[in-house]
Amino acid sequence: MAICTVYTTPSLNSTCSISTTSKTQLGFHQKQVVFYSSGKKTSKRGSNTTSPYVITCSTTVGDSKTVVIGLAADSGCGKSTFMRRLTSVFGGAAEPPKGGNPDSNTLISDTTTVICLDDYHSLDRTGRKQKGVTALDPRANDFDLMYEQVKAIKDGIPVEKPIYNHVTGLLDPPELIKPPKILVIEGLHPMFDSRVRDLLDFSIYLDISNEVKFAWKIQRDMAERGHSLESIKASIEARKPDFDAYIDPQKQYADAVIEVLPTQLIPDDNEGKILRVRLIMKEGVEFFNPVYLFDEGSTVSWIPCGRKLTCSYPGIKFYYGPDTYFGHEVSVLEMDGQFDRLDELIYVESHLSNISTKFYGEVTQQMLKHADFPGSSNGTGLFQTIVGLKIRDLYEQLISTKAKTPVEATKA
Ligand SMILES: Nc1ncnc2c1ncn2[C@@H]1O[C@H](COP(=O)(O)OP(=O)(O)OP(=O)(O)O)[C@@H](O)[C@H]1O
Ligand SMILES: O=C(CO)[C@H](O)[C@H](O)COP(=O)(O)O
Repeated sequence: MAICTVYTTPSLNSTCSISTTSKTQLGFHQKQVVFYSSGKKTSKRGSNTTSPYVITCSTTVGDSKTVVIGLAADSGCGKSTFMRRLTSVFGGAAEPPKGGNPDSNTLISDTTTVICLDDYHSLDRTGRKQKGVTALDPRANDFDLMYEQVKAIKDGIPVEKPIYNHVTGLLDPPELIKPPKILVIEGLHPMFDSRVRDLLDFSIYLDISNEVKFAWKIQRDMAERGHSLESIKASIEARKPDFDAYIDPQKQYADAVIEVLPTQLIPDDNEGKILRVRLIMKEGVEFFNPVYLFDEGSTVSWIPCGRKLTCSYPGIKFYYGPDTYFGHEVSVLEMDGQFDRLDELIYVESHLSNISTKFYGEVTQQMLKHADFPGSSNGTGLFQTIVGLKIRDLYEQLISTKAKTPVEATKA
């Protein structure tokens, strides 16, 4: 007895037909079946045959698989801030699952679900201490489960995902994650395991230089969490070997990298307040056209300060041009310096192309809306916002393509 089980994605109906390579054994040639989706899996039993068969489902618009985005960075490098900007582009705020574990790391909005890969730590805080490994070490993480669950969600199947509790350092009982339109997996290792990496429709790496990471850590952990300077230094040093071995190499796989460096506008600056931020965009990624300044493919240096843009010392400098990154062709857009007046950003926005806005001034509007987020006056906020718009564009192109193409599922 062959049992055919089709999982449909939430909310809309799929019309499917069953065929087999040896139709005579099936007892029917092409049976038309309609799967009424109620946001859960629906199944249909087949006939008494063991021969392989094919289920072809043509789906209505919007009835697509979950689009999966990976965001990698070390702890304290701005992932949460980026996520808030991204979910805002889709409209609506992201919140923890209602009525669930108050220490859940998950954030859900209408369109997106953001899961934190810390939830796949296989060793809790005590376990890591006993074994002498950090959370960055692959041995402290369950990549098999990560792969199985991300794959299931991508295929429209809900999962019971574990929770790593950052308050207690323990592994809590799991929480139910239903397939969203867009799943973001953020954390230390979204591109580490090749099976998980292959599930990603788009990937981003936040590459924060050591100097800047240190300044941000001090700002947060000293000012907001009461840690001492020595303990912050010690924690960064202790993580560094594993960061270099397991986290940093993932940037070679990213479709977009946001690199954050000290400014070059102030010689020997060691304050770390003014930043040089580079958006490195891989060429040839499906549904992703890199942003450009003035003229696509040219090399451009631009100082926009003057009549249209107010700049105090040390000013603002943009750069755009082609480059290679880990052997890949890329386009790089760079901003060094910071904005004095955010509303004047419209002047810069109007000179950028391929930014995937839906209306004139959308980048500036988003930046003004979140002027209180860290990085709003410099390239970190600007490029995070632009990447958010590019992800919306990629998602819209992906679902419209999937809606046009029949989905084929085979089962022996
Ligand atoms: N663009 C930025 N400019 C300046 N400071 C920033 C920026 N982004 C983040 N920070 C600083 O870094 C801190 C951590 O940011 P955020 O919480 O977004 O990082 P995270 O990667 O999600 O951290 P964690 O993984 O530890 O939860 C913020 O409190 C802020 O002090
Ligand atoms: O690198 C990290 C990612 O957030 C954390 O340090 C890791 O998840 C362990 O968490 P904790 O320090 O709360 O035990």
